[in-house]
Amino acid sequence: MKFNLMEKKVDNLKEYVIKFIKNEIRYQEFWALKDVSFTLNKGDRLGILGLNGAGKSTLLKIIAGVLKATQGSVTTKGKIVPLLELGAGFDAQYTGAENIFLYGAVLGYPKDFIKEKYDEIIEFSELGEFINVPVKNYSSGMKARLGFSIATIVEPEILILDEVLAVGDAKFRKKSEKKIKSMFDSGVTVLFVSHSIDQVKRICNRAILLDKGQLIAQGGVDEISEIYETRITDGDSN
Ligand SMILES: Nc1ncnc2c1ncn2[C@@H]1O[C@H](COP(=O)(O)OP(=O)(O)OP(=O)(O)O)[C@@H](O)[C@H]1O
Repeated sequence: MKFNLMEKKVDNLKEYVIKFIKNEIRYQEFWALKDVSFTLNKGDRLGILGLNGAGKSTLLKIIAGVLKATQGSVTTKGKIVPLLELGAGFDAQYTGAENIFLYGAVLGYPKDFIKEKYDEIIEFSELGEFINVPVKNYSSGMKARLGFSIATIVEPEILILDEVLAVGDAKFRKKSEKKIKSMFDSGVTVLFVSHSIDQVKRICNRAILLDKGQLIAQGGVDEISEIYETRITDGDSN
């Protein structure tokens, strides 16, 4: 995945247009991910480890189809439910209740189905009265709770979670982990980004380690977590 970063800061659209017309816009190539390749089987739960900026979220966005890889390809089989940046599927102006229908539609759930599951979603989110408040007034934890509750109302075949459990409080984290684990028997495939190694170990069976866009290790979750922890302790990376 290559991004084009602007070499010079442009303060506003007018300045951008002038520079563009004068052909003064210069980009610097930046590879956020390079030569990353791996395969998962149904039922695998993959933890994606790496320091800030390693490329974890970018990788999930490519798999979820939000970003198109500059080179290479992703092949998936089964319904993907991505929970990426918090509230990415939400419209902040609308209430939590309205967003249940909006986000549900984004995920491809029919309206009648969402109506049927509406109470269950609100109950799991524990938002209570706040469900009628615009999402712009939610805390990040509240957004995560609502997003998680909507996304997991059916059992997705591939569940993509980017730091979603990190912002919820301890009680919600525990409840969400339990819900994810309850899907294990039906063979859900999980791609999971978290800075909590313990959480990754509890949820995942496999892991990959990214460092500055490169895949530097892949294997069993315990083995890869150990490599990651050693690198952090040794100050080997960054
Ligand atoms: N749209 C974009 N345009 C330019 N650069 C980007 C874009 N998205 C991500 N990047 C860059 O790609 C690199 C990887 O970012 P990414 O968000 O994937 O990292 P991460 O491993 O998820 O980090 P963190 O742990 O901080 O969430 C970073 O250097 C980031 O600045």
